[in-house]
Amino acid sequence: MGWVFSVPGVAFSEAVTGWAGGDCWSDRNTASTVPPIATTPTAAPISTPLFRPGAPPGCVAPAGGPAIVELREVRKTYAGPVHALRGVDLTVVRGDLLAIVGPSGSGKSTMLHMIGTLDRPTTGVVRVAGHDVATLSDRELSALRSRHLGFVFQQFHLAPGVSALDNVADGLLYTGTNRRIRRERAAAALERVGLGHRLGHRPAELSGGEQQRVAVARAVVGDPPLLLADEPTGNLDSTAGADVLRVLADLHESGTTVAVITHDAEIAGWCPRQVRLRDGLIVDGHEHDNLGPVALLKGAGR
Ligand SMILES: Nc1ncnc2c1ncn2[C@@H]1O[C@H](COP(=O)(O)OP(=O)(O)OP(=O)(O)O)[C@@H](O)[C@H]1O
Repeated sequence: MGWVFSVPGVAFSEAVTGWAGGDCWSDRNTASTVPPIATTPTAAPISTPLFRPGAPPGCVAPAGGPAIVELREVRKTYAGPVHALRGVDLTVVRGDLLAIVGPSGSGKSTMLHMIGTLDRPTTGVVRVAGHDVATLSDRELSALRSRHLGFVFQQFHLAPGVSALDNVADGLLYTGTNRRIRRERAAAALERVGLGHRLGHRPAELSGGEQQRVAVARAVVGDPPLLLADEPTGNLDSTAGADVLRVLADLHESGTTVAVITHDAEIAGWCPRQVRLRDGLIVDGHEHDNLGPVALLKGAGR
């Protein structure tokens, strides 16, 4: 603990080791000075994901749009040593709705930290939107995160004493957008998650499910193409959890790529693609035929 990292609008004190991310708060104060990341990806174009012969099943991307995330032979070893990821290949394509599922300690959160560029791999390649993250400075990584990624965590990480509207609007602080526009976009994002009638409420005046939907609104207020949700229903009862999942399904239906980390097989079953982790390895990453998440979620918890 004690290390601080942030994603747009959110600050955390977390044990994310081996990662020099101390630029985060200075970015918050100098949003307009965050350097643009190179528009030309540093490696292979994202429309040509790399497939290795004999790669584990997680490497098999569903047919669809171009890759937004590529992990290649990614390993993460923590002090101990603990081999949290032992060589994983994963391609997330635009339009995916995938669950990353596995038992406690299998490496799910570590994988999310790799995909979300919140931590660096010990070895291997991580590409987001075609950019090899190893080639980016911390400030460029912050810019990459703010443009391409939204995060939702089990804990809601809302600022207490701050209205839902301003909690969400703060998700745009990095963009340099003026306050009026930030608040307009925040109101629209809260409308999308069904909280248009709760703009002025503070976190303490909202239920757990509503707080998590505020967190989802903050994650998507900048329209990131990829939303990463780490156990988003872990602190919620089944009804509130179903509301949050329905919101994620709606976002997916309207074009956002969504990756949900869960240890809950039922939640994973709602996703058309499941990436199963065990002991730091992907043991299954194929698409699964089902009715489609939205069809299932429409009825969930009602
Ligand atoms: N910062 C760290 N330092 C040392 N070991 C760590 C660290 N973070 C995770 N680990 C270890 O790495 C392994 C994978 O952890 P991870 O949190 O990725 O698993 P998980 O599947 O998300 O588990 P859970 O469902 O319990 O959250 C575990 O053995 C864990 O103890």
